[in-house]
Amino acid sequence: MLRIISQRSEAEAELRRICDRTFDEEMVHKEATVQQVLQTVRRNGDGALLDYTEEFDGQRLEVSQLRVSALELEAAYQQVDKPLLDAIELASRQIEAFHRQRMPKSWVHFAQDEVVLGKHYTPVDRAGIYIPGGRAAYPSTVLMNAIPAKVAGVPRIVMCTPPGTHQGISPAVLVAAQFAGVNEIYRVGGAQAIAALAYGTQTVPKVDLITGPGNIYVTLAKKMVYGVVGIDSLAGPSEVLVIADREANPVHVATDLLAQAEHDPIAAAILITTDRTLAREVAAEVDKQLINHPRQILTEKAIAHYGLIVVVDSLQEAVELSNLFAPEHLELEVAEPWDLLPQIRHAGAIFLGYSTPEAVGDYLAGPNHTLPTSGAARYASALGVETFMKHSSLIQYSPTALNKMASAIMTLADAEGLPSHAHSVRVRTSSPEEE
Ligand SMILES: NC(=O)c1ccc[n+]([C@@H]2O[C@H](COP(=O)([O-])OP(=O)(O)OC[C@H]3O[C@@H](n4cnc5c(N)ncnc54)[C@H](O)[C@@H]3O)[C@@H](O)[C@H]2O)c1
Ligand SMILES: N[C@H](CO)Cc1c[nH]c[nH+]1
Ligand SMILES: [Zn+2]
Repeated sequence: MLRIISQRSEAEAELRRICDRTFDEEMVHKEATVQQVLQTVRRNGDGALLDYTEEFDGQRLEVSQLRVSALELEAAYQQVDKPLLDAIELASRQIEAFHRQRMPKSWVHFAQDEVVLGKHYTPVDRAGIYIPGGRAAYPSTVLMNAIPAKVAGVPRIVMCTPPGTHQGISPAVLVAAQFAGVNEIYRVGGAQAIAALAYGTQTVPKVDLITGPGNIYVTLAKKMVYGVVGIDSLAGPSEVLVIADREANPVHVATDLLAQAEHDPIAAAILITTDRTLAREVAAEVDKQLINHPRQILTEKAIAHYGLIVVVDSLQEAVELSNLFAPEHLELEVAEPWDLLPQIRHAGAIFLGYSTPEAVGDYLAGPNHTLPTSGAARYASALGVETFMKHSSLIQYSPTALNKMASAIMTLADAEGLPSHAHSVRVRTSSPEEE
């Protein structure tokens, strides 16, 4: 049964515990495992990938099987039925349309007389996208990562995903990858996949940027390779926080909580409501739906450890607690959701109103579902086209403009004790005798 609490200090402590759940005592052990995996892959390349795939995914592969072949890619199309193909196509269109609008544009600005300033945007050369595949197959995540990379103009998109069960990688994942323009796919998951993308192996190319969500091993590995490569954000185990008023439908709210809990045993599902009756109804409905849930064990674990209902006196209090948690997904199941928006300070994605389940955003609304978790929404945002791009600053000064600024630049350089900096301006602005 979902716990219901109403004391403010207890609610704050619980929300902090759930937010920090990926930094628990077991973390030291997991960090050590990931550290070891990264070092071994860096040293032994493909051999280490095969060993870890056997250890963590239960499959012994040959080196030649690491890369998904053209034949397998073609065969995948035969295994995906028409409605799924159509849904992938529709989702692709919507995701692409949204991300095209967000394409950053290079700009120049004539700041002062004879001074040009600006930004020049360029995509990374190689992006590695990680597509989770341990407990579920995620064709939607392929689209959410590869489409913005494509829109950004990344020339080489490399995808890694676990080898799947004995039946292999889900055909829907392979079809989505082809729709979205992924250039090559490798059958490797977990921290070993992140290591391969960061350092390169004999088979898997080293990339410049790694994006995509994953479980705790993937997320820790991304954190550790940051610097060797760029990363998007720490998009770890899923979370939803629902703020609901008395008009909210308890069956809808309960289902939305379960929709995130079913991702991972350390997924988080939180309801904050002003209505005690709704709180009780939602808790009962969650129990009811769990009885015949196809992912019962995993989902029950998430609900038991990281599920929570908080009853508050006002929506204002609900928002304060939500800001403290900084959820990956925030649902505003209230009569006037737009009125709450100005007070929301941290959330990866915000779903407004009673008829906007978070699943709309997971699949096809358009905005990205790769979002910061575990409080990272306090400083990070959804994956986007800009994630795959960087910008170079543009600066041009005419001789006249340089003359105008010379004295200030030389004064600053002298103050820093950097004579060549000052001299690089002096030689351009003074007459030859003065040099
Ligand atoms: N934040 C987001 O945007 C977002 C989107 C989709 C999914 N998700 C999250 O992604 C995650 C997917 O997790 P998953 O497990 O299904 O797939 P995954 O691909 O992330 O992880 C599976 C891999 O983990 C490795 N692994 C498993 N147990 C291990 C162990 N004991 N030691 C070392 N490595 C081990 C294996 O190599 C396996 O291939 C979930 O937490 C889900 O909530 C997040
Ligand atoms: N809710 C996940 C992000 O936390 C994304 C997803 C993909 N498929 C279903 N859900
Ligand atoms: Zn989801």
